[in-house]
Amino acid sequence: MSKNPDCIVFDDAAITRGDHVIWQHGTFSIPYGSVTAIVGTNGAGKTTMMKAELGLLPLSHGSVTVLGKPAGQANKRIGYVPQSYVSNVDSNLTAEQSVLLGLTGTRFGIHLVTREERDKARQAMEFTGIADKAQYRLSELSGGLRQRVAIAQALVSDPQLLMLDEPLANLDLASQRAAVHVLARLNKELGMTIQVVAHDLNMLLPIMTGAVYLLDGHPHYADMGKVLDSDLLTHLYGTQVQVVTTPQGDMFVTPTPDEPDTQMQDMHTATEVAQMHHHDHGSLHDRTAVDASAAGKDGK
Ligand SMILES: Nc1ncnc2c1ncn2[C@@H]1O[C@H](COP(=O)(O)OP(=O)(O)OP(=O)(O)O)[C@@H](O)[C@H]1O
Repeated sequence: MSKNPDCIVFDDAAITRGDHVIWQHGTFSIPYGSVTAIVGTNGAGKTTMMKAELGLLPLSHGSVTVLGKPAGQANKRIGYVPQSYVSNVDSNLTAEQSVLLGLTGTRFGIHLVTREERDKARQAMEFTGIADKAQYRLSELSGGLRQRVAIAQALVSDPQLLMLDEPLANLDLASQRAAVHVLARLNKELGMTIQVVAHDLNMLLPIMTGAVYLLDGHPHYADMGKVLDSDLLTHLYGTQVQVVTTPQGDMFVTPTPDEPDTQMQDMHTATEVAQMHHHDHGSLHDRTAVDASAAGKDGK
């Protein structure tokens, strides 16, 4: 296992909550150095997937290996920015205190912060461009700056893998750009493997190397060429989607014009979609109650 060149390896993994199968038959590998989006409609199990990778939720079948260890055993080498971190965090803390939590965890307040820890926090804040805000309380910072505090907190322990759950949600365009720029530098300059849950792929397209898409209750990994398939995305989002490439080479995923996106239903059969993305587990018998939540809902 430890010799595997891949950062994350799913082997016939499944998650069940109560008697509801969230997803199953997850068999794929994500390489080191990748930037991967986890995409799927609301409730498809994206957050569940990150929690499974962190060993926070038990699998009902199969295995998940992360950084060469069973899920949960390499968490010290993973930085995690949970969903809604920005609104849930104690806003009385200063930016620096929040970042230090990434090193000291629950020891904060009892434990004396060392000079080395303070230096690490400063480096992480410099990387995310918030060093000048170190002494500001979170309540005094905008959502975009808070998100960069959250990223700095996840980075401060020098993780090999950074996982962020909807880091761009509720940020304005400039703040989204700033956050994506930080992720791009972490990937390119530090070689960090990055995984991001995202509803809107557009901001991430320039840095993405692939995606895990949760389709019909099955997670799949595909590299960029395969992810940006209009038919596949249309099925994934349950609404007509097209991939547009501008003359400058920029790509966008957009609802198809002149068709009301609230009305359109995907017209692909499961067999067609299976052919598009090479279901290797194959049959329609796999379809579960998950289909109802995965299909026909807009991902926004
Ligand atoms: N604590 C829980 N107990 C039981 N079921 C849960 C629990 N948390 C989530 N679920 C169910 O698991 C499924 C997947 O939830 P998850 O939050 O992973 O989806 P998601 O793809 O991240 O959704 P969203 O886009 O809305 O954030 C949902 O059907 C949800 O109802």
